[in-house]
Amino acid sequence: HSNREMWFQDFFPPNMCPINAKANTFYGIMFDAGSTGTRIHIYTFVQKSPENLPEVEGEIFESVKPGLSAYADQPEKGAETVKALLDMAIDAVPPHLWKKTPVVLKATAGLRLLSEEKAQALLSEVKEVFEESPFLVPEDSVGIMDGSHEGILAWITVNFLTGQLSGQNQQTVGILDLGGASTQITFLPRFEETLKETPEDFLTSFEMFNSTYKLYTHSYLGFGLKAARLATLGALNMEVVDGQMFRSSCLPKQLEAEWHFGGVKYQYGGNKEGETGFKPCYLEVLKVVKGKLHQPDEIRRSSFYAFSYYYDRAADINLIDFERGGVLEVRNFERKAKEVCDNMERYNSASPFLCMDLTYITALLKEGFGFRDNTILKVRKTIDKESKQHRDKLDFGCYLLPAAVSGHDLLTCDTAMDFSISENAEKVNCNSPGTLFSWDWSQSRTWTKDT
Ligand SMILES: O=c1[nH]cnc2c1ncn2[C@@H]1O[C@H](COP(=O)(O)OP(=O)(O)O)[C@@H](O)[C@H]1O
Ligand SMILES: [Ca+2]
Repeated sequence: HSNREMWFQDFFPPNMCPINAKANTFYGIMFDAGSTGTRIHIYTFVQKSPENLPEVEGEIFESVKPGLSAYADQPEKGAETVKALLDMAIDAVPPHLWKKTPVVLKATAGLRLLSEEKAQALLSEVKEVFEESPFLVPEDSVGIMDGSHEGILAWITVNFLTGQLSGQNQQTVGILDLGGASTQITFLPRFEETLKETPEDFLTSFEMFNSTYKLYTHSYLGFGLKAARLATLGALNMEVVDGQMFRSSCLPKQLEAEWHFGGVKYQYGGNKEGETGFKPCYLEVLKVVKGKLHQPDEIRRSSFYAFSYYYDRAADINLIDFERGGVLEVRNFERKAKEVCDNMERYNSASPFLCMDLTYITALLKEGFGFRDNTILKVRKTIDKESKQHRDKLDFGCYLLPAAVSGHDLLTCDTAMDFSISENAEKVNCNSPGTLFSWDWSQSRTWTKDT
């Protein structure tokens, strides 16, 4: 294990400092290359006076589908999708600041699932697009983010925005992120027991705001919602033969269709003659998750924030409010899964995968992670309501780019503009070049258990 991780530097290129106080507006461009889509965040920062820290003034966001991994065999075409988004930044950033505006792309599970060669080919085409642009291309500006960092950054974002990282009485919350290709679980263990029972590579410790956090975090590759569909169909990591049909009891009986994921075409359909419905579907999905995930005992008694596809699916079937999200128990997913799977004809206007997706989410939560039926999940697309009441306690602005990297919309303009970088963020100091947006995580390391 490397015990002095400096990975945060990738997200906080040193050259983001304005050169002088007059040039008080500056920009940063961040790409989140997810398995299902590529998203650009163009941030505007304003430094109102030299002694003040920069504030976030705005964000431009745009996204394209599919993600880079869909271009596994056409890396140049993949890079073109990035170029199209980057062209927006040409319009958004004033020409005299192009050279000082860093551009960074971090890819997540879609690229992790590809062969090293194919992933590298995509990344190097993207790097070329960056080099040909007028923007600043820091070293390591294009790469694949480590799964554990993905979980940690999401945890910091949520706990920062909900006001749990400042002041006394910190009651942090755990997070569940269900992407297309991987899923992350991250929480701060409260019991010594948990640390003892957990494999070492699931634990990371780091310093932040003069506190040491020892987090439990893990990213399960291949357990994102889209990857799980393939696994359920028995098609994940298969050499697909043309004309091969993958069938499942989780799909409408008469269905036959095709689907592209990670650059591969899959033909799939329902069990024409055989069974369909929740029971057989659950058994199928169970094979994908049972015994595959570490089950920390203490999560059974904690509540978690859940987003990405947890949110999307819950919102699709009106379990939660589309705008505000909602609070659910694990059993709510199960109930809806039963209703949808046992009445597929009634839901045939929705996605043909609705039954499979809800059943997978149920199985992942219960049999995968080991949550109880009554474990509380706060399901959200963005975090803003809670944060408002903590507004004056929020005094740290560095969350911005890491949150962008984590790929959640937790800090679009509405949210981001509620926060400004102020007093307490001493380490965010633009007067000494190279320190902006970096803070001392040099203590960050894989947790080593006392023996
Ligand atoms: O910027 C964002 N804001 C909100 N949700 C996002 C954002 N980016 C991705 N998501 C959510 O993440 C899920 C897709 O996961 P993604 O494509 O990032 O796969 P991955 O994390 O496995 O690479 C969807 O539920 C999508 O709505
Ligand atoms: Ca993601």
